[in-house]
Amino acid sequence: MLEPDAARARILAALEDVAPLPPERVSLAEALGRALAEPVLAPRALPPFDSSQMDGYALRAADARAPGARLRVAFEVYAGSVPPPLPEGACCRIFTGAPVPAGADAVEMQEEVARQGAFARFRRAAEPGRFVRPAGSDLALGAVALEAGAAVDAGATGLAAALGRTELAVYRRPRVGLLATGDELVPVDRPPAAGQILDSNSHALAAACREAGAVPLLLPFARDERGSLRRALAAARGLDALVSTGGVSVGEKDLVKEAVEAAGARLDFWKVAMKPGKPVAFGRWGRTAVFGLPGNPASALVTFELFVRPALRRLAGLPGTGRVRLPARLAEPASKPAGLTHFLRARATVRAGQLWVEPLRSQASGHLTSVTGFEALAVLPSAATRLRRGAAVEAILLAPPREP
Ligand SMILES: Nc1nc2c(c(=O)[nH]1)N[C@H]1C(S)=C(S)[C@@H](COP(=O)(O)OP(=O)(O)OC[C@H]3O[C@@H](n4cnc5c(N)ncnc54)[C@H](O)[C@@H]3O)O[C@H]1N2
Ligand code: MOO
Repeated sequence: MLEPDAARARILAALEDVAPLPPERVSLAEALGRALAEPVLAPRALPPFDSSQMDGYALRAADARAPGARLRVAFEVYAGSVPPPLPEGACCRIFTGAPVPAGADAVEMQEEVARQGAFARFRRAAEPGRFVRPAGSDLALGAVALEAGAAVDAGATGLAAALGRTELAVYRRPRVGLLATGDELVPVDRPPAAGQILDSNSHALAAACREAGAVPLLLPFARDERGSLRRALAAARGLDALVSTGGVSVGEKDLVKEAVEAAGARLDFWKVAMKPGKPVAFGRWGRTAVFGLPGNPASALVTFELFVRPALRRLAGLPGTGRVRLPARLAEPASKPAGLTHFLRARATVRAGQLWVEPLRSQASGHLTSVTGFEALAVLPSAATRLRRGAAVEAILLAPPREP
């Protein structure tokens, strides 16, 4: 059976011809978290002019070579103003961010200057360049300010704004159809009858899509019946990804695999050597990436995390999984049969510089209370059977560890 890491590699390789999605120009606000489709170049230098780093006095350093120099204060320069050239032998009052006048080559902070009426006395020798931010010292005209492929964060937004950009070219967000399948399902806003359950997977996966930078679309449910599945799939035509839940195991009514193949999808695999989530399918349907996730809520979320999320990031042009995988120690002993890699939902804590993972008491794939309140997936290797407390494992961090 296919190992989880190999399955993820196969998915990413299968998306090579469609990822990243085409770029679009969006406002700075809408670009947050998305990958730049082209570099951002500097149409102006930063800072655009020589400016003062301090509130103080601008001068020619040569006029204050020794401590105690006394210079006439010729004028004041505020941020946003344009100063005249500095007269010979004089200094000027200047404020942080204000342009340094032509002729001046240094600024002294006011704490080092005694103001004496129209004069200023410099307590220490001036140094050329001190407290002056030279034009272009942050970024030269024409330089690459942001590399293509970089994710836009708050700082990148500020840098782009400083360069006068109101829009950025970023890769389009993947549009993901979420298809819940099963005769037992009822939408959350309707009262369930006997034997029915509310559809929670669509909502959990919609949230996971948004977290991954994708746009989820809830498709009408499909019943466990060929015609219903066919109609539901038609609604997903042209989306970047289709993620179904349920109907992928071996029951007579588990028809998803058959239905997507009948619709023309090519399935690459439909089982992975892992728990939860052994029955998980992936394939391509034209340009659409198709994922058949198991119906159990925890299995659906774990397989989304391991397979769908990296695929959506690849489509969005974002690098990697956006998660770190770190060495950790098991806070509780664990046992399992050999043969499948287990991904345990676990609390993560750092104690004395060591990352510890404590698996949640319930690892039941169908328990909804166990799909929240954890920061990590503890990875128990396929061959492992008994792991003692303190055993070394890998942890995939989904959130920062808790305070101990
Ligand atoms: N004989 C075998 N039976 C099962 C196997 C197996 O290998 N042999 N695998 C088990 C495993 S592991 C899993 S996981 C499940 C996967 O089953 P399906 O993907 O076919 O899912 P369903 O049977 O449709 O549903 C499973 C479970 O999840 C509930 N569900 C389904 N959709 C939703 C939804 N949208 N929101 C909330 N809950 C949902 C559903 O009611 C079931 O309780 O198969 C095992 N069986
Ligand atoms: O993989 Mo199933 O996901 O064990 O419940």
